[in-house]
Amino acid sequence: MIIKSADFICSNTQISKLPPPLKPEYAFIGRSNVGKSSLINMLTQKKGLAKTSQTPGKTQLINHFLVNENWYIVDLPGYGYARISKSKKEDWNKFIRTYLDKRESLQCVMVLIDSRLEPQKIDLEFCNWLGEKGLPFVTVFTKADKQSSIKTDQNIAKFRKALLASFEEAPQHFITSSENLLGRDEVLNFIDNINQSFEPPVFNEERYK
Ligand SMILES: Nc1nc2c(ncn2[C@@H]2O[C@H](COP(=O)(O)OP(=O)(O)OP(=O)(O)O)[C@@H](O)[C@H]2O)c(=O)[nH]1
Ligand SMILES: [Mg+2]
Repeated sequence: MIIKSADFICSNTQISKLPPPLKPEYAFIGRSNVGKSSLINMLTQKKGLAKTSQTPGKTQLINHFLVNENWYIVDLPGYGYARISKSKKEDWNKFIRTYLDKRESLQCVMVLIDSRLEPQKIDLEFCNWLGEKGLPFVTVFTKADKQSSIKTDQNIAKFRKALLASFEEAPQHFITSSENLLGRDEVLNFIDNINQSFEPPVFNEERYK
């Protein structure tokens, strides 16, 4: 897919204020600092489109970006950031889980996982929750430039094996680096394929008032 345009549309804390669910949408989610915003900038080749930071907890809202005037990338706040208060964590849970569970036009949840780490409980739990809800998801292993491909492959194999405790098959996965464009074509082709068969869901206007 060739990216002709990528534009920031809105930031939200309320589901009711999201754009109408008439275009295919892909949510990027994962632990704080895993590289969600960087990956969005890498995919769109637009530096600074999504705000990145070395400090975890940068993205705090549901951010919609419209690509090629045809589909949405959604940048979400990270989970598992130790330094936010318990009540804020609960807010995160409620708000993001409601968004994921209720968004009619959400085509796939892109779960970002740091390829340098051994399987993390919080990532596995989140994947299991998506599975329980029947939400389609793929795993995207980030920051692959930071270590050898052998190490990356080992960590991915362990993560996929751990998922097999709950899933018959591990979901599709991608290996990416926002530093060197690794995985860009693969992720964009995956999205393009789904976009081709998208049919807008019945729009329940009441929920967006
Ligand atoms: N080397 C390398 N660094 C990366 C990569 N992706 C992200 N980073 C760095 O990791 C840090 C966090 O990146 P962000 O994209 O802000 O992470 P995030 O997941 O959006 O973080 P929150 O919004 O805080 O949850 C930044 O310092 C990035 O430069 C990558 O592929 N390779
Ligand atoms: Mg971010």
